[in-house]
Amino acid sequence: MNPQITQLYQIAQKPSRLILGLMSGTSLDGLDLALCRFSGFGLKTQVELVKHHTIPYPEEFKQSIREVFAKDQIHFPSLSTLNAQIGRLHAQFILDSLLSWGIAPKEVDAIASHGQTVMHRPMRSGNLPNSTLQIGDADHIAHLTGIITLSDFRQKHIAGGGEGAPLAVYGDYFLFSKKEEHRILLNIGGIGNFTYLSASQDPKDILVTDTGPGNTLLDAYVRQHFPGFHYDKDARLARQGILHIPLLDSLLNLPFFNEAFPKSTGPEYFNLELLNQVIHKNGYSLTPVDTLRTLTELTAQSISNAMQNYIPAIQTIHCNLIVSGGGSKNPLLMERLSKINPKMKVVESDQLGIASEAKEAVLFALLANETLMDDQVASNRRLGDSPWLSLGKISLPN
Ligand SMILES: Nc1ncnc2c1ncn2[C@@H]1O[C@H](COP(=O)(O)OP(=O)(O)OP(=O)(O)O)[C@@H](O)[C@H]1O
Ligand SMILES: CC(=O)N[C@H]1[C@@H]2OC[C@@H](O2)[C@@H](O)[C@@H]1O[C@H](C)C(=O)O
Repeated sequence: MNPQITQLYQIAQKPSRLILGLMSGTSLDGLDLALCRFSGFGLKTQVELVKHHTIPYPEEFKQSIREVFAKDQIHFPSLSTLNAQIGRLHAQFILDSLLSWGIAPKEVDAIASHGQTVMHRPMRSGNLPNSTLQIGDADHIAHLTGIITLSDFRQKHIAGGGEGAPLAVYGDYFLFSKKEEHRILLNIGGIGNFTYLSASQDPKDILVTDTGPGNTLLDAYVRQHFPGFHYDKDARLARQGILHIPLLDSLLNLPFFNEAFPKSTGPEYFNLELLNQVIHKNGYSLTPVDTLRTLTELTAQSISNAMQNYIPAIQTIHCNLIVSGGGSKNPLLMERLSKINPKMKVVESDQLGIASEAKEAVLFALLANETLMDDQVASNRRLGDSPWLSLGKISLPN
């Protein structure tokens, strides 16, 4: 028998496992690594975040990803090269991180790799299936690190009837649901998404959806209009601008916002081309800082509208809004969320005991833990609308 299969079997029998979660999001800033110790699975999951950090991507590497990222037309050989290149760079980042943390690769039971999303394609009409593509092949990671690697977690979600995103629901429910407390876990990354967890802890009551742009339009606009800047640090630019209500209304009327929940999206849809189309079609004229103020408002209002329209009980319950992702560091966005939702207590997710910036990398480590451990005995195999399946593929090192 292949000794690597025996190893997998042994990992699944251990009382606790060390799993390294990897996430690189749509802002293409770098790779988040979170080394986690897990015991249990499902609602009995216990996790300790042992180490975490982000390693920035070299500038020319970001540029190569941007050339294929969410594009209608690409240089196909570049995509093939990047698939291997990203896998190999991530393997190098893992080895460097473990060395700096004083942890030997053989101490790590598994790696959980999200990969780099280059295309996300939910289809809400017609006969084509939903699809999504994450690259950075995990065979490179497994072979170069010698560690069993799980990857490509979004495909089974689609096979089970989902759109491949958001996957945050699994981590949010297993780690952060709390009896007698209604919680909304909001992540503001490139795209915004939330998970609503009812105080009943009944998986049938869970709601999860993307809300629209988080930081993606803001970041892209800053890069285009303020050379040398990558994002609107502390909303210093947006605060100099004035809200342009007609532009805000036109953006809030885009078809995505009228589509039924749950839904997912990405920079394939929310990009500068779309913004420019709306501005030119309506003949709006506004300064760059006014545009940034308006885009910040779009993020705040589209998140708030989604919460109001998707969560039936929202008017009558007291709900804590727990915010993670880079957008939680944007003070103007956080101020606006509190103002628009006065009945909610808005807190940063660090207060849940997991550093906000590590939350998504921890999520993928948790998904790997589930795939290794879930005994599939729970009778209801859905969390709200999300299929509850063993997600991910397994790459063996040798
Ligand atoms: N101090 C700050 N002020 C304003 N915005 C900030 C601040 N810090 C971070 N951000 C925003 O957060 C972004 C990074 O967010 P994050 O790391 O969650 O993105 P991501 O991992 O690519 O997200 P996702 O994978 O969810 O798309 C920055 O590009 C910026 O827009
Ligand atoms: C396809 C894809 O990579 N989607 C990301 C992206 O970043 C935020 C939002 O869009 C979310 O839907 C998702 O990631 C998180 C981790 C998720 O699936 O929950």
